[in-house]
Parts: sequence; structure tokens; C-alpha cells
Amino acid sequence: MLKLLILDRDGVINYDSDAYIKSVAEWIPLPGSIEAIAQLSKAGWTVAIATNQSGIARGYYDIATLDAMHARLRTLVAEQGGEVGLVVYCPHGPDDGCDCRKPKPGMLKIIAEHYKVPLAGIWFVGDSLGDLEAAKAVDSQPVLVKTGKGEKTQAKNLPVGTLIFDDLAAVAAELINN
Ligand SMILES: O=P(O)(O)OC[C@@H](O)[C@H]1O[C@@H](OP(=O)(O)O)[C@@H](O)[C@@H](O)[C@@H]1O
Ligand SMILES: [Mg+2]
Ligand SMILES: [Zn+2]
Repeated sequence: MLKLLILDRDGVINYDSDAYIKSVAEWIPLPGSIEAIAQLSKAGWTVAIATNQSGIARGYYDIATLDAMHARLRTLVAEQGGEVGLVVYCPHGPDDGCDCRKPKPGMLKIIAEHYKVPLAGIWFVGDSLGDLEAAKAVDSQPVLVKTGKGEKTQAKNLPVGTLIFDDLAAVAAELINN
């Protein structure tokens, strides 16, 4: 079966900001994250992304800018010999009542349907409680990294069974070496 790993974006792949990531210039990879995605990809993993982007609804940046950030991500990973799979984002605001904004699992379902794999047990790596709750809602494996908002999230009431790693590089090492 396909080896699928789903990642949150801000705070897992790139630095996050309470002021949102509003431009390609503000989209800065966390240390080791690009290499981790490339190594996973080269080890046969399909790496997809599920990211809340309420900054679109808030008017902080547009879809073209968001797409440019993801093009940058794909270029950087390709330079390391890897590739990025499906990127799904929720452009809505907290009050829009959509089905895709985490902690709802809508984006995870879209990714699973795209790759025709069940979500049960699939690792979803995030830095926010909503990421972990989205995973739990569809019986995926919640995985917390301590980057981004992760250390603050770790102090909260985490879903039972949440795995905790320092960063994405540590998650990649675990998956590749075990
Ligand atoms: O971590 P992912 O899902 O990739 O993206 C998170 C971002 O969309 C932004 O989400 C916002 O939350 P609100 O959407 O305003 O509740 C804030 O937490 C920002 O700091 C953060 O940059
Ligand atoms: Mg995040
Ligand atoms: Zn949405």
C-alpha cells in the first residue's frame, strides 16, 4: 500500500508567525525540513500537506501568493532529489462554517480520497491542537512536533496516543529507519 504521510505546513515545514505568513519572502523553511521531506520522498513516502490558510479569507494575501509559496517548497525539495505530493489548503475563516478548516478532517479526507488510501493509522504531523484533533477525528495517527506552536501545544490536553517529536527531521528519521 502507498506509504502516505500528511504534514501541516506552518510551524512544521516553515517558520510560523502570529502575523501570518503573507509572502514568499516570509515563507522560510525550518532547519532540516526540506531535507526531511526529500529523504522521505526518496525512501518511497508520498508526502502530502493539509494547511489552514485563513489569511486568504482575512485578505492578508491571495491565492497566487499562496501558490507561489508552494511552488517554492516544491522547487527546494526537488533540488534535494525529492518531491512534494498533493497540497490541500483551507482558504476560509473561522466563522465561514466550511468542512475543510482544521480541526475538521475535511482536508485529510480529500488527500486520502486522492490517493485512494484509508486514513486509519496515517501519520498527520502538526504543531497545533487542531491538527491533532483533525487526525483523531478520522482515526489517523496524531503526531506533534515541538517547532512552531508545538511547545505551547504540548502543554495542552492532547488526544490520547499523540506521538511527540522534536521536529520534522526526527519524524522522518523514525519513519525511514523503522
Ligand atoms: O499551521 P497551518 O494550518 O499550516 O497554518 C496556520 C496559519 O494559517 C495561521 O493560522 C492562524 O490561525 P487562525 O486561522 O487565525 O485561527 C494563526 O495561528 C497564524 O499564526 C498561522 O500562521
Ligand atoms: Mg501549523
Ligand atoms: Zn475551509
